[in-house]
Amino acid sequence: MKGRGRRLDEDDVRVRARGGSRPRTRRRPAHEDAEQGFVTGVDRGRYRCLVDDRAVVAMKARELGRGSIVVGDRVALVGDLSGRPDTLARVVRVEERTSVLRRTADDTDPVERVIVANADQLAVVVSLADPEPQPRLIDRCLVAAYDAGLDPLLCLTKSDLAAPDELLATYATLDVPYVVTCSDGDGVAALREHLLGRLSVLVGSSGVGKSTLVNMLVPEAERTVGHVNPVTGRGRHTSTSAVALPIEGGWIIDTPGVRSFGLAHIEPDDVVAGFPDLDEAVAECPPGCPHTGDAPGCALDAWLDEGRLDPNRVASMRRLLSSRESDE
Ligand SMILES: Nc1nc2c(ncn2[C@@H]2O[C@H](COP(=O)(O)OP(=O)(O)OP(=O)(O)O)[C@@H](O)[C@H]2O)c(=O)[nH]1
Ligand SMILES: [Zn+2]
Repeated sequence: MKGRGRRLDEDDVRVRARGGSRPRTRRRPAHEDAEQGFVTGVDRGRYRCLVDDRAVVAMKARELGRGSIVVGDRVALVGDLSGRPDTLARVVRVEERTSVLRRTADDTDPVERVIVANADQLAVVVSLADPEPQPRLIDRCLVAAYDAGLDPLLCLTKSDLAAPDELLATYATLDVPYVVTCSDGDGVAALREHLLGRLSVLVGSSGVGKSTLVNMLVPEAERTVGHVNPVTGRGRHTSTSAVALPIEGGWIIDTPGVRSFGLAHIEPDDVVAGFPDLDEAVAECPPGCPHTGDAPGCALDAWLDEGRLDPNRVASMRRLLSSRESDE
């Protein structure tokens, strides 16, 4: 499918270059004894990896250079893989990623960095009240999901405070699967169903009840709830690194501090990829058409006039397209 996993970043290039055209004699030993691991956490240059059933801490082998290793990466490890305290293994290879999710560049870091690799679902956590839902933020998350090739899932929390109907009406034409949850346990079983056997990333702004959800799903993770300091507005955990938590055959990846995603690199056609029902119409657009409401000659308008498209679908896609604009 268009837009799915085809975009490279410097990490991908580096990873792929390894097996490439370099003369054999110059290649490092192949590390035939290396074992496969799954990166569940990253903290100050140390990588927590799961090897078989053992939690192994590793560092990056020098030969890997500057490329990043992120939560969700599948890696090859050598060295002490016992997982005993004070042992340190080495990551010698990062396997090719099936997907990458980047967080937004900000003032402290102008580069859009990969935060999670190999995820296949993006669960957007939105509270129905306190704080109020922010449709613009939801839109941006959906665009990021479509672009990265992840299936989106809307997770609407705090159902005790407000009904989901209005919000769901806004997203009905997008056909995004959703669950409605509450801290009394309502909807959590349904959410669990959606997470089984998948690698899901959880995102949401502060206070929407993400930690509460994670604690109901994975009690042993003991995520801190309601820890926002009313004075500074900052959480006690200032770490913004993601962590993977096991859930029946799958993983949920909690991304504290990640509020939105960089969309600057996304082309209009990447957004269109999330709307297969509009594909045929868009194929008739002039080259480089941005498909917005004011785009001259956009075929969507002609198809709409002829009644060949669902106007709600077109409106939704155009709303998503505009969420890329003014990408602060
Ligand atoms: N009324 C109501 N309150 C909830 C619900 N779920 C969570 N809360 C409350 O909302 C507040 C924020 O919950 P958290 O789980 O810490 O939210 P979070 O999204 O993890 O927030 P950060 O840790 O800042 O990212 C806490 O006071 C929770 O008790 C719910 O279903 N209903
Ligand atoms: Zn167009």
